[in-house]
Amino acid sequence: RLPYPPPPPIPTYRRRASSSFASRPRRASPRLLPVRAMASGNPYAAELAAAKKAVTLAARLCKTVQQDIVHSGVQAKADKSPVTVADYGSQILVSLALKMDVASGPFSLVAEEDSEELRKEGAEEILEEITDLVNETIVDDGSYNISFTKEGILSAIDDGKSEGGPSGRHWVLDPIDGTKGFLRGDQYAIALALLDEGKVVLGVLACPNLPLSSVNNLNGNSSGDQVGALFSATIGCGTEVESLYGSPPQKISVCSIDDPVNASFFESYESAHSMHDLTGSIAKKLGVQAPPVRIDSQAKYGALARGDGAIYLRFPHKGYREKIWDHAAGSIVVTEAGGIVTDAAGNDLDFSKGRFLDLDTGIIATNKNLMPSLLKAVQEAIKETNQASSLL
Ligand SMILES: Nc1ncnc2c1ncn2[C@@H]1O[C@H](COP(=O)(O)O)[C@@H](O)[C@H]1OP(=O)(O)O
Ligand SMILES: [Mg+2]
Repeated sequence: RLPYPPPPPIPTYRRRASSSFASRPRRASPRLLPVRAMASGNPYAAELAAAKKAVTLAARLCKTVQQDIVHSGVQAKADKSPVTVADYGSQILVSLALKMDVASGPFSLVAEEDSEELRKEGAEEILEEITDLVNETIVDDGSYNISFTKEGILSAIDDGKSEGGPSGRHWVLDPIDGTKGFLRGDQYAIALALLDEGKVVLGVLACPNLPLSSVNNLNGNSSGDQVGALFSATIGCGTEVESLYGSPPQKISVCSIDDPVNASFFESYESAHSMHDLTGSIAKKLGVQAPPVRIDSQAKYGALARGDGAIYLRFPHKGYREKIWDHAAGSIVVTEAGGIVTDAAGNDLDFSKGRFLDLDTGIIATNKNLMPSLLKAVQEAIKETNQASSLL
């Protein structure tokens, strides 16, 4: 196998002899299909195919690690290292797949992780874990005849240090969105988008634990429902969902509900990530009857895009700055399915300002029918909250 990146000083690839994770049976996984630009009229067809393949490969690695976490009970010990391994591993695989499969030219990736922590003393073991896990995933998949050295791993992670911005093309990646859900054995997503001249033109969301048909089957209502959904959207071409394990893509669209009484809403599982009291008062003002559906990660955007629910509310606590990788893929998945995504003041999200979004208070998403009344309820609820806190 050829070392990556070429030429390496000394290839350091070797099979894992032991692991801090529970040992797992090795099973052959189906090889991912090679990327081919389709004659589809989609100007980003090649990029879309590469993006889907990249997140599918990363999802394989994440699933392996999550199964190990759940089986070994690491979560109970609050040990963050397995999620760290999966985070870095996912980022490396996405970066590799994009560089191998997208037409040559300048490559810019804005991603959550960098290699600083891994270069510190004491990180050798975790670096070895990542190197082994990435190389094993590449061997299992069989698409790329390469093997990473530890130095190659560090430099591949640092491919993600781009600052993004308003000009040129930038890939935007959250290698594991929803790390809290990942550790709990719940929902998470690998979220990848492409910015072109400051606009999101493509987004893919791999959601390995999301039911393929509907989140209404999340609590075991439909035991036969397959999990593992891959959402994809390209500007002007709509949104599709397919199985992460291969199935024909299906066009999806947001629900058409126009009476909030019949609506349900999504929000963060973690109350530290979004103010559940504020979202509760928005829902009450609207007349929403159903209880909130709480799910980790951008899987919420995917679920909204196929009409599993009607509204998404996200109101982080004061001082939190939203990052572009937490919304770029999810927002185009919703807008191409006919929905609207704005900040709390009704402004479009602006992904052209670098690694952060610069926005007013919160993020909301729904269909076109409900947006005017949702915006009104949001603004009233925020005003009341502000008035109440100024009286304290
Ligand atoms: N204090 C916080 N407030 C809001 N969002 C947060 C906070 N801390 C982390 N996040 C981010 O919220 C996202 C998950 O949202 P949700 O709760 O809807 O699943 C993750 O990207 C997570 O970042 P990170 O990926 O760094 O953990
Ligand atoms: Mg995230």
